[in-house]
Amino acid sequence: MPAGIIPLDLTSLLILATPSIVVLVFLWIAVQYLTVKEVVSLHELPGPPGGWYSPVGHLPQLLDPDVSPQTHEAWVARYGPNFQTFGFGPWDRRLFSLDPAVIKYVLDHQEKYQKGWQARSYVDQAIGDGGLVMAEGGIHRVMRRILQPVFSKKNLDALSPISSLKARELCSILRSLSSHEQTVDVVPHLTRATFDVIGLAGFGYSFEALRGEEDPLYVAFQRLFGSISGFTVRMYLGIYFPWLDEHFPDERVKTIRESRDVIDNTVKRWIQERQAEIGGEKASARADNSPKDLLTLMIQEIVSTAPKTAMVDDLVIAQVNTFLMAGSETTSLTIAWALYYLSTHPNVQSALREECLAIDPDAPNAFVEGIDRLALLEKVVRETLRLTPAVHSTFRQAVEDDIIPLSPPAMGLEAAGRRQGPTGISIRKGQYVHVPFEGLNTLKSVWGEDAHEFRPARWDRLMFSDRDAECEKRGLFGKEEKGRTAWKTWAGLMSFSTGPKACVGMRFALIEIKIFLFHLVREFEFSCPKPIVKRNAMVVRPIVDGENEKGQQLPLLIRPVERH
Ligand code: HEM
Repeated sequence: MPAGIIPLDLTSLLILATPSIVVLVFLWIAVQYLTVKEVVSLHELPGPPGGWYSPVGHLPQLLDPDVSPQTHEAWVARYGPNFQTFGFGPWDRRLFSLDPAVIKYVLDHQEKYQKGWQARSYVDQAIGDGGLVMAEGGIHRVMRRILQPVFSKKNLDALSPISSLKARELCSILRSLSSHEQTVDVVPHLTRATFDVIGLAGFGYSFEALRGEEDPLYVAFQRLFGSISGFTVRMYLGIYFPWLDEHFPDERVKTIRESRDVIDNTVKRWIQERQAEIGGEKASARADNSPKDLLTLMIQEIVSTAPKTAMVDDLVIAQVNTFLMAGSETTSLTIAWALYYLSTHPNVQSALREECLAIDPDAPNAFVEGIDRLALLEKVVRETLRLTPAVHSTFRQAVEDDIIPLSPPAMGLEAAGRRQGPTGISIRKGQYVHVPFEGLNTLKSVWGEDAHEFRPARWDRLMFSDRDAECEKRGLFGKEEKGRTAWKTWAGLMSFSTGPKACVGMRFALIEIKIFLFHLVREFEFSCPKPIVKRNAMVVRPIVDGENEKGQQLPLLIRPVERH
């Protein structure tokens, strides 16, 4: 060993190097803290504890409307509006966002964010491939282009007398049940009524569900939709291993097959009849201005847009199933929730009755020139859909790696330990984004401290003056963007979603809801004798507090209005 060199063992080396290591670590932390990272990954975001070890993760707290408002508030206060949660297992890390910029970006970019394949295969198994709600990509673009004109204002206004007819029929049934004063569970009556409306307006078919007739087609639809409203382990296995359902069908799969037999045969017959009628009209060059049902319009559009489409029958069947599934309970339950809010706010109910009684329901154009212009009715409908959107939340799955831009300044990411927040979140293919419609509708930062209260008067200013500017300021309203289609939300709310997959039946629903409420409040006074809570099962349903096992119900005390 050369003279002057002191031999060092490992321990001495470590002791000598420790100050340098400490300085380096300190410098690294300082750099991390002081430099603004432009993009953070989903797993770097803060998030509530637990979740990863539960088979259903944080989903119950986020999806149960009875607790979700409190959950949102507590977690946003703690982690900011963008945080990570867990879905089905530790590998299912999800982005939960109450940041309007994030949600708008995700819903606008359908090519990057789509409904998860599991949900698609589950629903498509029952209603058929190509149904608009679950369709994505090319088939969605084609079907949407075909169906959009079917739901034009002109077509729907022409169908409004059908809603009036069914609303009056419902009133006469309720009157026979409550000649003086009676508690009536309004949900089954409303569900049957809206099914009838969509049967007649949509397909020219009279289910007569409101009268309680057991039409075989109605029964088939009820069985079909019942088969996709629950959740079992066997169902989950069927999604991942489709051959199980094919070779070893359980009761649910058998029900789907039996119901689809009845439905498919009937709808195929309708299609043939309509095609013959359309052919006949063309041959006689008849300019027919009478209102046509949506099915006839849909077939006309499909035949003229894609005459050689071999799958016309299958596509039409899938849309018929879709409209009945997407368009009946969403609407009936919104009417039910509006009646609930009116029952618990008697002053609003009386003022609305007064407003409605001033309109003659038998006047020509009663809807377009009367009911649709009633200011308080509009506010009540908006406030109901704000507080209780029938669809509580939705999900989108990234189909490729992406970076989602955040609202400037990046909201809440200081909680992740950074001085300034980043401008984007990087998300990997396959990861989910939770889109909380109800949560966005009730943001206190947007709607104020009384965001969770039913207060139709909040719309006084928003409805009539500077609406667009006001909504835009609130961050939810689509704006013209260079080179891109701008998507808007209805009334600055997320109840009908936004983007290319926003609700196509929105106007249909609004007409129907207004007409039913108009007739019902003119005829009856409603009050609510029992405490009601919300349950989310596909759509948000009312249940009596403590009577969970009885399922959805909204027993209201109904008293016929005395006319002098
Ligand atoms: C108050 C009533 C209604 C509400 C709150 C509602 C809400 C919604 C929402 C939030 C979506 C988007 C779902 C998602 O992205 O996961 C949607 C989609 C859809 N809704 Fe509605 N809806 C209502 C009534 C109707 C009616 C009456 C119809 C048909 C007659 C209808 C047909 C559809 C269809 C076909 C889609 C899929 C659109 C697409 O993916 O391009 N909805 N609805």
